[in-house]
Amino acid sequence: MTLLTVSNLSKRYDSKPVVNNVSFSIDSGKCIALIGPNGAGKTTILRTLAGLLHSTSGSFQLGDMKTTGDIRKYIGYLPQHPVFYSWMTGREFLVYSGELALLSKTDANNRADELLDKVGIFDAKDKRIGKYSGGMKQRLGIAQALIHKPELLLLDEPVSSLDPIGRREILTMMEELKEEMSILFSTHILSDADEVSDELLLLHQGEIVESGSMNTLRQKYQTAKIELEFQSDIGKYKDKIDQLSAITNSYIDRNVLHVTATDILKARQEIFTAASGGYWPLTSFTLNRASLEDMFMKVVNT
Ligand SMILES: Nc1ncnc2c1ncn2[C@@H]1O[C@H](COP(=O)(O)OP(=O)(O)OP(=O)(O)O)[C@@H](O)[C@H]1O
Repeated sequence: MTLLTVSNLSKRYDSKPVVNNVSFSIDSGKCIALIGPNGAGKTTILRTLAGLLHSTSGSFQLGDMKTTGDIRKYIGYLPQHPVFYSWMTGREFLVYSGELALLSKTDANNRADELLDKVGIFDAKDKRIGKYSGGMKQRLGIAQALIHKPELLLLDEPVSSLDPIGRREILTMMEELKEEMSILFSTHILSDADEVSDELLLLHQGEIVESGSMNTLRQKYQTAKIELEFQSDIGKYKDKIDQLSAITNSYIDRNVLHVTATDILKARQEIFTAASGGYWPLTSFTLNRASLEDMFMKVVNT
């Protein structure tokens, strides 16, 4: 079932478009990564959905609710740089957030304890936030975003500022949370997106340039990099390789012939057929699939 539908959302600052006609939808229970380089417009989209910014045009709808006022009750938001009162304890902060979300004092206290446990910082509940690690602060920020039991959780760069341990903690937590709610999170790191998201939205200069599951995108943009070494005459074999139909590019670097191809199976077959038929003095054949970053570059350059 579709939870969120975003239709032709645009945002301009003065005359500068920073989000341009963005449309997408999120099904219930899915985790979607909004991925793009710095300045692509990720924060602008998330802040608009959180009700903190007005779009210049376009709209979004959550379930069958019509007005923004209703929608905000069902959306939790963790900003890119959450601000905490460092002198408060984690528990005090969550009770305070609960009261801001119009929970009664008793409900805010109960919910704070429940969330401290859920995000794994219950033992540190009475410590001042100033003494929390980056990972603990991010957990507290997520707990704050969950205080009113949202159906959609928006996380702006939830792991970018964390060390590898903090990053692992939060990614694992997101895996758990996505069992209970839909998540839309921004990142500029493809491997993080790959790890927890069901689908990617690739944002470039305010526009969604590609979307789909990582597997679908891998298949679509997959390229192979093949490295060949020869006992002798590498230049002569470069010329022969360039004539093969599956090869898109080749160059020689430090006595290794680097070859690029889109159809990996065909390229391998053509190279082996030519090598055995022509008695090539081939000493090594190495196949590397393109990295996720290569895929992203390919998408934004098309
Ligand atoms: N208040 C503002 N006034 C003018 N321009 C702005 C404002 N806020 C953001 N921008 C511009 O909008 C563009 C998109 O910014 P946004 O913060 O949404 O990108 P982002 O993808 O989240 O990048 P980052 O990863 O760096 O946070 C940038 O060029 C930014 O400079």
